[in-house]
Amino acid sequence: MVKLGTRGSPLALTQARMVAEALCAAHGWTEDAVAIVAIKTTGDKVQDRPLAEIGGKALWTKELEAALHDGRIDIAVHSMKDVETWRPDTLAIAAMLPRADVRDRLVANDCDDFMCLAVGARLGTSSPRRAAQALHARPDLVVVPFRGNVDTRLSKLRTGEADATLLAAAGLDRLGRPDVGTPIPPELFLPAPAQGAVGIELRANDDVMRAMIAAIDDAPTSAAVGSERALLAALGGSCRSAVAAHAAFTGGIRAEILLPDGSERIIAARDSTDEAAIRDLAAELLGTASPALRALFEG
Ligand SMILES: NCc1[nH]cc(CCC(=O)O)c1CC(=O)O
Repeated sequence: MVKLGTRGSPLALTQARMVAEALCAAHGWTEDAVAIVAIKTTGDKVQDRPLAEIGGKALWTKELEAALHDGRIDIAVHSMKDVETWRPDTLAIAAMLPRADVRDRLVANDCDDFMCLAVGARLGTSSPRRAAQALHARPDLVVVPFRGNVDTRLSKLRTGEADATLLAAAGLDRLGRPDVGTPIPPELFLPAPAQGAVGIELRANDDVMRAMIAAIDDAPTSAAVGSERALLAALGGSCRSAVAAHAAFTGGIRAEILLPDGSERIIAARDSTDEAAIRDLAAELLGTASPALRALFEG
């Protein structure tokens, strides 16, 4: 039996089931061949403070990675967007499911166009990227912190804690909510690196599991997400930095970095995603940025 670890949020459990189903289909296993083990992460426990303040992305994965190390689980399923760029040598991302819609969707109580939000509208988001992109396009908006899983955020919107929010289309679609919100063109809101991708992590020395998992890898997704994560690594920075990047399946990558208040946005692109192109793209973004923006990526 394969023990599959996941966070316990509705989205995480849905993604875990997608991986379990893909494995069963690829190997002709019956449903009970994969056991789903839900593990609470620090990110799930601490709901009242912005992620960037309490320790960043590792809070979503630390407990799952500890469970991999001590054998409580054999594989861990993650939203790749939440996985830190730096990886210990003892673990590996062995496969990704086919990527979903990479766009953000605008969810607002009475508006379906970001540029038509009322002057001074309150935008609920705790994502430094979304906040910076929003303020870049609409400096009048007021950003209010907004954490919690997708359903929590939608109910906060209904009760008026904010006038609008931005959510990943991928998460809404996987939760069976394709009707919620309006997709925003990537020119306005370039997605986060790895948005819409689900990855499977295992112990780096587990060759048996690696071969099983390889059977469900979507190579174009792994390549595109690998390029976006390579750019993130080349830029440095932290979960407080506002970075967006999207590598198209047709090759090429577009990226932007922003000051948190949206007053500066640097955009650059390359036609190729080889190592030199990624390095070059990071150098161009940082080289064009003001000293204040560049400083957010140093040290
Ligand atoms: N930061 C939380 C998170 N991590 C992954 C997703 C959505 C699914 C995905 O992008 O793969 C979300 C919710 C959101 O940003 O709306």
